[in-house]
Amino acid sequence: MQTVELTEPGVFEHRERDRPDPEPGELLVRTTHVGICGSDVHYYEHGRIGDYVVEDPLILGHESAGEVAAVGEGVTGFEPGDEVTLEPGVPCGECARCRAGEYNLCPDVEFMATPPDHGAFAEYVAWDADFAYRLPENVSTRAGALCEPLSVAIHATRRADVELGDSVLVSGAGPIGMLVGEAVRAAGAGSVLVSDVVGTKLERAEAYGATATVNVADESLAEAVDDFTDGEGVDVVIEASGAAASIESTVDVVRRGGTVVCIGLSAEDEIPVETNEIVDKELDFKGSFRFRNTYDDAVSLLERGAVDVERIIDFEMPMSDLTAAFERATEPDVVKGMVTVGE
Ligand SMILES: NC(=O)c1ccc[n+]([C@@H]2O[C@H](COP(=O)([O-])OP(=O)(O)OC[C@H]3O[C@@H](n4cnc5c(N)ncnc54)[C@H](O)[C@@H]3O)[C@@H](O)[C@H]2O)c1
Ligand SMILES: C[C@@H](O)[C@H](N)C(=O)O
Repeated sequence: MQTVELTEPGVFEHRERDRPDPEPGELLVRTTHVGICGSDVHYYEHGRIGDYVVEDPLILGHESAGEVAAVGEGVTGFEPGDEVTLEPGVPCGECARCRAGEYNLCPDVEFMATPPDHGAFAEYVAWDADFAYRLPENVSTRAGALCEPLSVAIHATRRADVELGDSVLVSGAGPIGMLVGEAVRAAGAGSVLVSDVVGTKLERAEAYGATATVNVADESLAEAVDDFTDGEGVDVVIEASGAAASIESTVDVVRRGGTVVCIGLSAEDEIPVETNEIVDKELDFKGSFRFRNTYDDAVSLLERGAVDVERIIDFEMPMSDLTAAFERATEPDVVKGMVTVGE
């Protein structure tokens, strides 16, 4: 089968590998769609993210969907031809965090496209059937692949305990921020203010249903939040930019007794956050890491048309042009690139 492998920063090689056989409990999936995530682009450009270093050729891509080609021994509930989306992390199932149900925090998780684990820019992937989800007829594999970033958004929305009518600031209008906007609206948020530094992304966020937007490159976030909430501060901030200035400001713009959830990962080693403000305002200040138990709900949201993930896709290119697709994905106004695999 055809794969595309990152051999060094900026270099993809197209290779032939043996098609995997599904092990007991696994499905063999013929990949059809893979979204390009910011972390894929980071590995492509730098060959590492923190301590995760690409030392051997690595197949990137972890936002994937396709068609079941074969069913491994002992697997029930799937048959060849079923369209599925794959949850990219398979936890150990035995550690304390897995046993507590917080399997996204498993230290031994096998996560696609995180060295040394390969991802989905390959014609076929063999994957644990417990982490495959059948797509209903009205959900395409193109949309199904985006259950992954939608899951990041659903998990953060749950961490934020968004309640009916809440005012929410979503900081960052990249793919994660855009889908957080969708997820908090689906959860009942009453109004959503989106911030970014790129005007075209904010225009898209508005077209996507944001109540208001603020370009923090030339407007004051604090003033925009004051206007938005009559000086109260927002009930919830979901930080999805990773920008230091944004992370620092979260505790200023949230209301007393409100909630801040950080998804964004910063390039800085340290960011000063006013801990006295967290105490004085009695804030819930939380992190949100990947996702757990989100895929069934992500598929259901798509099936019911409660969220639209395809609107964030800017372009679709074939895996045979993966280098060009990754170069295009780095353009500043691009939100999401989608790669098609196979014919
Ligand atoms: N916690 C997790 O599990 C998880 C999962 C996926 C992504 N992430 C992280 O979440 C963040 C968002 O992911 P993404 O793929 O959407 O990234 P992205 O880089 O595509 O989007 C970030 C957006 O933030 C905007 N931005 C920059 N400075 C800003 C500022 N001061 N205020 C507001 N917006 C600003 C950028 O213009 C961009 O549109 C990244 O830091 C990523 O690493 C975390
Ligand atoms: C969760 C996933 O989208 C993220 N890029 C990660 O590797 O953690």
